[in-house]
Amino acid sequence: MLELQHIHKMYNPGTINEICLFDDFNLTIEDGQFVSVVGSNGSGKTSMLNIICGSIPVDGGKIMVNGVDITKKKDFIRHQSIGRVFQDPSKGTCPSMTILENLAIADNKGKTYGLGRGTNHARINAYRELLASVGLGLEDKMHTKVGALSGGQRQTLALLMATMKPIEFLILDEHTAALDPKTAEIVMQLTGKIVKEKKVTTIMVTHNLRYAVEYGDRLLMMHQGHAIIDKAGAEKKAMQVDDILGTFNEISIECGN
Ligand SMILES: Nc1ncnc2c1ncn2[C@@H]1O[C@H](COP(=O)(O)OP(=O)(O)OP(=O)(O)O)[C@@H](O)[C@H]1O
Repeated sequence: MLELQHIHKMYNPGTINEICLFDDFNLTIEDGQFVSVVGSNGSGKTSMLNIICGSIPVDGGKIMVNGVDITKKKDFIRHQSIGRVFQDPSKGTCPSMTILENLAIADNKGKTYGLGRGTNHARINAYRELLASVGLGLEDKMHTKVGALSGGQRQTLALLMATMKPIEFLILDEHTAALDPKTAEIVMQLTGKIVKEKKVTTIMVTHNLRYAVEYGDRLLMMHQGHAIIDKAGAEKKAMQVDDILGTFNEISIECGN
């Protein structure tokens, strides 16, 4: 179970640009839950992910995993149990290395030895099978440099790499936003399949309201550092894109937009 308890986060404290983003923000995510997170620009979605991953510190409150306080744990330690995919396909993969080398790096996550251990015959066959399961023909490009792949192929690889080793949390930060609709659909279907198979606790930030409705068993809508919609189970299943749009419109009117 992941808990954000009484989180307080300010940016640029003591300056003219001071922003208090989170003031007593609380969120509990059960094991295996797939949470879709939507919200307007600047509502705090990425900051929330960064706080969970330890990419930014908090000014107050605790981050707990299975009852253990990880607030002070460094990001590289937390990443042993976290897979994260970013909006930019160039993050999370190494462009100057081949697909095979990238997969070997992901396979050896947390270990200190080189790539050799990841590239024996058995591993290569396993990587080929993994790539073939996606259906994009990546298994025939194992010796191609990742920088030469399309954005969609690269994001697919990033997703496979992030979930290759057992992880507790999969963090998806607008991971389909830079993809064309058809490729985004392929990456989302793969996401759904991986989450289901691995039963990994997942938090997916997206501006695609259809994906937020179709995927996941819980939906959060963020606004100014608060979760203003939080629906799970049957309530989440019943949600339609129009319901979220309606709340977006109400907020816009309140904010004078
Ligand atoms: N490193 C930072 N320094 C200062 N302010 C920041 C920083 N990161 C985020 N903010 C501010 O915090 C607020 C929330 O930003 P955040 O990126 O978390 O929002 P978001 O919901 O992910 O937005 P978007 O949908 O545009 O990605 C914004 O007002 C933003 O300007």
